[in-house]
Amino acid sequence: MSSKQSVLSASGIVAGYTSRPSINGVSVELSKGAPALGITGASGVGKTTLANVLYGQLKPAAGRVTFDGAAVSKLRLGAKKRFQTTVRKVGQNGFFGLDGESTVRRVVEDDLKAARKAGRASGESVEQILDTMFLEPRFLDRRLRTLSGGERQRLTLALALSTRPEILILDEPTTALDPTLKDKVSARLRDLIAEREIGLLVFSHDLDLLARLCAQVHVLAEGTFVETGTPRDLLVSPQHPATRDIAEAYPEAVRALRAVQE
Ligand SMILES: Nc1ncnc2c1ncn2[C@@H]1O[C@H](COP(=O)(O)OP(=O)(O)OP(=O)(O)O)[C@@H](O)[C@H]1O
Repeated sequence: MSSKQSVLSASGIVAGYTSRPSINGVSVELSKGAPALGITGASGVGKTTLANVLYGQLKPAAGRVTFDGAAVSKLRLGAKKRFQTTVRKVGQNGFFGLDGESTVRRVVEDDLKAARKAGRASGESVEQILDTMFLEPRFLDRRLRTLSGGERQRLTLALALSTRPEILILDEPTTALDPTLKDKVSARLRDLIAEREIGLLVFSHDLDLLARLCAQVHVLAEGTFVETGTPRDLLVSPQHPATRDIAEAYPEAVRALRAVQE
């Protein structure tokens, strides 16, 4: 395993799908052991766009994304494999790039093989990987296309964790989970992130989820970060109108935080 701590850095990012970019001059840095960061914003504001830029899946119109100093878009061969196992992204759409006919066992084995090749093997079994996200061994021979949305979401999280990433980017990771599973999954993620010192970035409109996972949150609106604070600050005393709109969606979380304060 590499002894040096990886750094994923994006600076001056301008990106989007039209002449009016969704992201307009944003910078983010992630590294192993750094406090967990959240990025929130209204639907359609550009969270997934920025996540895709950070993971090298979308070329920005301006700005630079680097992994340990090298441009992410130019990584090839061994360097690319190292990036793909050291930095993992879980997207909203579940199995991006995976064959729906593959079995759960097969995709976990493939990721464990990639982890071994990149020197990131954890020694965990396929069953142990599934268990990190509360998936029982009965799922092993199921085809991906037969899994429910919540099962897919948990499997993609388990796969991402299987290569022992140093940096983890999650884009709306719990939208398909019921409240009980959201509690269990977010608590497990919080523990694993702390234990393994994973540099975490979570994109979500769900401030309640961000309050469970992140130390600091940026609010994305009009292409830039309009406000930054702890999840508690943003929920209890939002300053920018965009933050107020998001906080209003979580009255229960606000009440719970106020009760703790009093
Ligand atoms: N492939 C695409 N082609 C054209 N426009 C796109 C494409 N993907 C996203 N967009 C547009 O870019 C803007 C930002 O989308 P993005 O998915 O980044 O937002 P988001 O903040 O992640 O939204 P949500 O919270 O609803 O998932 C939106 O207006 C969206 O319609």
